[in-house]
Amino acid sequence: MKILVFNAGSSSHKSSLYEVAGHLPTTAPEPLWEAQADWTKAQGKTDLTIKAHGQTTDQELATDTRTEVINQTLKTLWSGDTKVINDLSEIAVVGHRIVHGGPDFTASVHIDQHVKDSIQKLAVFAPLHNPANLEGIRTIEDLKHDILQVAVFDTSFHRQMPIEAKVYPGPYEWYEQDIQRYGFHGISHQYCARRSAQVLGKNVEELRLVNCHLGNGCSLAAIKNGRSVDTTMGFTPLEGLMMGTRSGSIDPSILIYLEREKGYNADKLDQMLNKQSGLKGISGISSDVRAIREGIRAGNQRAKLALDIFIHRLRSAIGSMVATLGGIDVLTFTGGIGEHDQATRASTCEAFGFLNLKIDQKKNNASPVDVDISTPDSAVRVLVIHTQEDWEIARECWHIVQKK
Ligand SMILES: Nc1ncnc2c1ncn2[C@@H]1O[C@H](COP(=O)(O)OP(=O)(O)O)[C@@H](O)[C@H]1O
Ligand SMILES: CC(=O)OP(=O)(O)O
Ligand SMILES: [Mg+2]
Repeated sequence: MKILVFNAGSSSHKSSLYEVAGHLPTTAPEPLWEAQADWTKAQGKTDLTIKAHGQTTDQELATDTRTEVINQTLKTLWSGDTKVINDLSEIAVVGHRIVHGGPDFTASVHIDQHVKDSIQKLAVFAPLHNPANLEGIRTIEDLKHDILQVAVFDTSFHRQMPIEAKVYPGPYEWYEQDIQRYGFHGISHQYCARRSAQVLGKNVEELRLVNCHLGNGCSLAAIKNGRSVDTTMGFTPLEGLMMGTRSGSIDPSILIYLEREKGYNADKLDQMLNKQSGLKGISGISSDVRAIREGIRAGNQRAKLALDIFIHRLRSAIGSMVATLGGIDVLTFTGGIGEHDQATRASTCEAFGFLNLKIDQKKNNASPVDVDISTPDSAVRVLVIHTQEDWEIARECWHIVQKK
């Protein structure tokens, strides 16, 4: 069975094509084809990288319109050197990462008009994500109307969080109006929890895990008995940690002050908090940790401050998750920063010496993937896991096809 996956993040659009014959494999297989379009180029251009037949091909697309980028990406599936299928009818199911599922979606579902309407309605809460997710669904519909499409939600994994982790301490009416903590990156957190246990040869149910998903968007999940019991993102993917362009948690009075005294309106505040804050807002250079590290090497003080705040907030949020769990067995790093930036891992871990958490610097520096980088005498296992959201989505699709 061929499963196509769309994973639209805030800084990139990733797609993968998997072939699953018979049973689900226990580890993620290599996709037949993989594509990544990055939104970091100058306006009107997009970088596209395709992996197929064991080769990587880079292209520059003369567009930055999402639908057009998705269409051009898809064409490489059935044409040129990257061709892996004859046409779309070979694909049994298309799975989409949907970032905001609101209160209703506790599991993955087959996409129908009601599901599309819900994703549309929730777009106001995830403006960087849900509109992109819908465009992916519509692009596939335009190409082939009867193909089975499945929605896999970032929020589902957190829906069983205890109520005290879900309800904001505002008026109770907020909760009744669905203004509550949803949490995101659930597809990644779910995959990483299972994969961490697998790497350690343990059952996920017997571990207390803190999973650090550090990409362009960043969030932590505290996982116990294989379930999310707390997370740093909330009503929207803006709460919690400092991120690439998002502030994370701030005193809400700042917004009241800016509105009352400085004449800011909702659109301007939204733009400021979602796009002009975080690593980019503080450094003034970029949302990308690689560029910030370059800035630090060149002596840029704001670049240094940006990363110092990032680490300070990350450490304190991990501490809070450990308290919620009543201890910690496994600390997992994942996402673009978590997987690739060894200095972030090292300085985060340094703070947890008091828990007798120790990492092996050599292992940490060796660009590890799916390995334990802690020392044998560390009281906490520290893992670097390559998150495979696409595979997690493909697994969900496989289960839905089996049920049908
Ligand atoms: N080699 C690297 N070294 C340090 N940071 C990296 C590296 N590669 C990627 N990153 C960081 O990861 C971020 C992208 O993370 P990713 O998880 O791919 O993003 P998204 O949230 O869009 O899925 C980049 O903005 C950058 O900060
Ligand atoms: C929810 C979220 O922030 O996703 P991403 O990290 O892909 O932007
Ligand atoms: Mg991502």
